[in-house]
Amino acid sequence: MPHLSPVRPALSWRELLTVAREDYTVAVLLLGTLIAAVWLMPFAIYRALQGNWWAMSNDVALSALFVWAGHRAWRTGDTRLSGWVVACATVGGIWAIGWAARFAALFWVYPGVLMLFFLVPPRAAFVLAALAIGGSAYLSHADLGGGEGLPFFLFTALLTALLGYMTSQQAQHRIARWQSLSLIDALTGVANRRLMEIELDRASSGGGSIGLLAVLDLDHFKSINDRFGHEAGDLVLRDFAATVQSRLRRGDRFYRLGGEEFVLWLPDMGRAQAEAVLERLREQIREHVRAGEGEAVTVSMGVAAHHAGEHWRDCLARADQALYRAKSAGRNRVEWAVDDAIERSIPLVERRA
Ligand SMILES: Nc1nc2c(ncn2[C@@H]2O[C@H](COP(=O)(O)OP(=O)(O)OP(=O)(O)O)[C@@H](O)[C@H]2O)c(=O)[nH]1
Repeated sequence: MPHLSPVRPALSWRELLTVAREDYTVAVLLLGTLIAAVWLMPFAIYRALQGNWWAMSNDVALSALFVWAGHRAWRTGDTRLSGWVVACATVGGIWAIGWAARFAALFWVYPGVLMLFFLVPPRAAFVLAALAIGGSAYLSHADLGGGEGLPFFLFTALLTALLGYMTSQQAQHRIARWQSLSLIDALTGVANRRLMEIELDRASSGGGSIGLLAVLDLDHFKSINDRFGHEAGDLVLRDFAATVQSRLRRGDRFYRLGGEEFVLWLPDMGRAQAEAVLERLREQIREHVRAGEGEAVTVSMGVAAHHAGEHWRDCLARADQALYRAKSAGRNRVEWAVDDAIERSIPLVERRA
C-alpha cells in the first residue's frame, strides 16, 4: 500500500482529491472523516437525547479519532500512523457493537472489516479483522438469532475478510510492480531520474539544505561501446552501479540519470568526510570495474553542496558544471562547484546549524 511521505506541506482540497484517487489509504481516511461527520456525530447527539451516555461517548470517541486521523494525514501526508489508529479504532468500534448487543448494528461489521484492508498491510488487516469478528461474535452471540445466527455471522464476516485480504494483497503486488517498473532503472537496478525528482522535491520542500549532490559520469564510455560492443558497455554500467551501491551508507541515495550519467545524494555528510569518501570511491571504481579484456574503467565527478532555499536543480546544475571541469582537466577526478570550494573546510553539519 503506498504511503505518502511524512514530509510535505498540507495539500489544497483539489490536490487532496487527486491524491485520494491514487492512494486508497487517503481515500478511506477521508471516508472515515465523512462517516464521523454525517453518521457518528448525529448519532452521538441522538444517543445523548435518549440519555444513552455510554453509546454517545463511544460515537464521540470514534468520531474524534477518525477526524484526527484524517486531519493528520491531510496536514502531514503521513498515512501510516493515521491508518493504524483508524484500524484499531474500527476494531474497538466493532467490539463495542457486539458488547451493546444491538442486532441491527452488526451490519456495520462488514464495511468495518473491509475498511481495515485499506488502512494497514493485508496480513495485519486480516489479524485485526479476525479479532474484531471473533470479539463481536463472542459478545453478541446470544442476540444472533439462536443456533443458526452465530455460524452464519462468523462465516459471512470471515468471508468478507478473506475477500478483503485477496484484493489488497493483489493491489499491493501490482503497486510494487508498477513502482519498480516506473521508478527503477531496468539495466542497473538503481533508482531512476523520476524517483530522484520525487525524493529531492520531497526532501527540499522544507526549505533547508538537503546535503551534497554529486554527478558521476563514466569516462570515454563511447569508446568502450565502440571497441567491446554494446553488451560489454551494459556490463560495465551494471558493475559500476553495483560497486557504488555496495559502498553507500544507509540514507545515501544513488540514481541513474540516463546513459552513463549517475547522481549520488549524500544527505548528511560533512564536507571533509565527503571529499575522502568520493576520492576513495573514484579509486575503487578504477580498481574494480573492468571493460572488455580487463581494461580499467574510470569515473569523473562533480560535487555541489545544496544551500538552504536553493532549488535542488540549481545545485545539480552547479555539480554538472564541476563535472565539466573534471572532464576538461583530464577525467578520473573529483571537482567541487566553484562557490563550494571556498567553504570546503567547513563541515556541512556546522553550516546547517
Ligand atoms: N552500452 C550502453 N551504452 C549506452 C547506454 N546509454 C548510453 N550509452 C552510450 O554511452 C555513450 C556516451 O558517450 P559520450 O556522451 O560521448 O561520453 P563518453 O564517451 O563517456 O565521453 P566523456 O563523458 O567525455 O568521457 C554513447 O555512445 C551512448 O550510446 C546504455 O544503456 N548502454
